Formats: sequence, structure tokens, C-alpha cells
Amino acid sequence: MLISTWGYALDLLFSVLLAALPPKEQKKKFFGGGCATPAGRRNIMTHLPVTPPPPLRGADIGSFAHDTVVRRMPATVRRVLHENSLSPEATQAVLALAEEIPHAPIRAPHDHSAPDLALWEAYCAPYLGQNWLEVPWFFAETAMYRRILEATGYFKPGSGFYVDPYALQKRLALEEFSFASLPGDLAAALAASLWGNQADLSLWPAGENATPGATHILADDTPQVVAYLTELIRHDARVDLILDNVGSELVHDLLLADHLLRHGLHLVMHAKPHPTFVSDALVVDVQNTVGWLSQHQHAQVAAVGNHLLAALADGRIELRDDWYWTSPLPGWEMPAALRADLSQSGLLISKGDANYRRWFGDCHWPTHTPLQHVLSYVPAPLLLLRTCKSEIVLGIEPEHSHAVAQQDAEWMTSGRWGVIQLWAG
Ligand SMILES: O=P(O)(O)OC[C@H]1O[C@](O)(CO)[C@@H](O)[C@@H]1O
Repeated sequence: MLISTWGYALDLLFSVLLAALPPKEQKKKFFGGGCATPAGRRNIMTHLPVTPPPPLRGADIGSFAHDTVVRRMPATVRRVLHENSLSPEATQAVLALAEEIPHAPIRAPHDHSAPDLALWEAYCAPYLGQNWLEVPWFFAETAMYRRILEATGYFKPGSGFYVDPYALQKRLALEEFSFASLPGDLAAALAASLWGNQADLSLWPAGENATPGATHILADDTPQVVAYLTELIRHDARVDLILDNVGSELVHDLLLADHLLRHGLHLVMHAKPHPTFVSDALVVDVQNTVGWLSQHQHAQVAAVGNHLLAALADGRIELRDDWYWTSPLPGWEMPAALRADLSQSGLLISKGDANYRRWFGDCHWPTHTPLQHVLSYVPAPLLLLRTCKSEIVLGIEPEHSHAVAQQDAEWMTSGRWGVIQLWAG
């Protein structure tokens, strides 16, 4: 057990300092200022409280990770060729990357004008000499998406400079989207945001019409979430939305954001700093989607878009894109500055499968592992809205997971099963 004595000492110091504050300041610290839940202050650890099991790897024969590294990843790289007009140099580089996966050794990116180059040199250092199957799967995927940008010249002045290689997919995803109805309350907005996560252009590209239809809930903390949010609303707290995919998912996330804003909450949205996992939202994608909503032919939808535009302009919504969100690092290796910032939040809402994998380090946790067994290091209460698209899920009783596996052999990867899991400390 790696329980941090320092963590407890700091906690104690914090309690003493908090008690010395006037009541108004205490309330601010409690609900806008981290380490807090309406139920009381949480006992935050700064480190993972247990030794994690080994990470998922492509080398796990028969696993979804194996299929992804061997088949899906090279196909994703090749799709970039078909959906972009690349220079001859970039075409060669993309083809070479596709050939590298899975058997060539990992190397660090070498695009010297990239602002995250030093970060990636450090991320890659422990894995040099290992191939794409041997390294942790989460590392392999994040590294591949970063290497695609090196190949297309994303960070290099020239024809690929800051050109999103997935722009076509992202545009199609929004064009294909049509509204069924607007969510009427918070619970409906949460559900819509969850199922929006079924859309994933890395698994089901736009135009191929193959997204999973059925929706089954595996774990549903909606009543607790609504009660918790109601408390936050009473305290004008900050809520952080850690975004995932563009298209249907982002539209539903923005509808959820609209609900939260109308209740007086302040929102911070975390987008990716560069294109990754095909459909992950950048700041510019959020701005474009809000613009699209504001131009919508249905007056009610346009009103939502205009409300969001106003909130972006007056600071009730802040957009951020820390480099951490495209890193291969697990949640417990989050840089201190970001961690300190997130600790100011009343609730972190984490969208999607890849973010879920990150919080749990993408490790082989037994499915029945309680969330609190791992998540006590997270700097604020955490809501996980995620459809299952990889072989990791926690907080599910063995009888339940066995019954679900009987019903749907692909329950962990099909996107048909979702969780609304709250860890409030
Ligand atoms: O967009 P999401 O929900 O994060 O899903 C991405 C996930 O889907 C996958 O493409 C499945 O391999 C993973 O790579 C990743 O975990």
C-alpha cells in the first residue's frame, strides 16, 4: 500500500487552515474550491492508494487491444491517406508509419517544431526498443495518434500545418446528426450525453452507418448525480466537462452544459490540444459546434446555441486544452498544475471510453473492483459517463457481469453498454 503520509499531513494542515477561515470563505473552499462534496470534505490522496495490476497490452492475445494494435491501428493510419490530400513527403511518412505497426520498435516523435516534443521524448523513453504490441495499449494508441501528426506535418510550417487530418470525418459526423428531441431535465441530459458517446469515429467512421443501436445501462448513479448537482447548484459551484468526441456526442454534451449553465453553474470544458483518436474535440471543434447550434433551423436549438455563445463570451464557459489530455499518462500522473486546477471543481464529468481508461490507468482491474479502491487520488468528485468500448470496467458485481456476458458476448467493447458512475469521495 502506497498511502501517502504527506497526503495525510497536508490534509490535516488544510483542515486547520480551513477552520481558521471566516464561514463565507469556508463555504467557497467547500463548493468551489476542491477537496469537497456537499456531504463534507473528502480525504484526498495525491497518489494511487494501491499497486495497479499490469496494463492492457496489444500482446494480450485474443484481446480487443490485440485486434486494435494489429488490425485497427494500421487501418486508421491508412484512412488518413484516403481522406486527405497530402504532400508526397507526408504520404511517404504516413505509409511508413502504417508499415511500422505492430512489429517495429517504438521511437519518439522527431518533429522539432512541435511544442510537445520534449514531453513525448519523456513519455517514450521507458519504451524505446519495445514494439507496438509490447508497450501498454493506451501508450500505443496515444503515441500512434501523435505520430500521425508528425507524418502529416501538423506542427511544421507547410501544407499540413495545423491541418486536422480528421476534418472530413468530423464534418460528416455533424452533417449526419439530427435531433430527436431536446432533453427536458438534468437526468435526461445526462442520459443523452452518455449515449452520445456511442458515436466514435475511430470505431465506426462517419458515412459507414454502423454505430451500435441498442443501449443498456450497466451502472446507473443518476439519482445520486442529480442530488449532488442540485447541491452544487445551491452553492454556485464550478463543474468541469472533460470532453470526448465531436458530432452527436459533443452536441449532447453542449446540451448538458446548457442545462448546467441555466442552473447557475460555471463550466470549464477540457478539449484536446491536438487532433487525436479521430473524433476527439479540439477547442475549435467546440466553437464550431456551438456556432452550428446557433445557426440551427429549429428555433429552440438555435436558442441553446446562442445561450452557449453568450456564456463563452462572458466567461461562464471556459475552454481549456492542456497537453495532458493527449498524453499516455494515467490519471495519477497528472501534472501538479492541472491537478491543482481540477481540485477547484465541484464535479469533474469525464466523457467517454479513453478518459475512463486513463482514470484507471488502463490496467487489468478485476471488474468487481470498487471505484473507491482506485479513485481516491482524484482531486475532485468524478462522474464517469462512458459507453464500454474497451476491455476495462470497474464497479460491477461478478453476478451482474456474468449475466451481462451471457446476454451479450461483446458487452465490453460493443458500445451498447454504458455506465453513469459517480465517485464523490
Ligand atoms: O471516444 P471514446 O469513447 O474515448 O472511445 C475511444 C475508444 O475506442 C477505442 O477506439 C476502441 O479501441 C479505443 O481506442 C478508445 O478507448
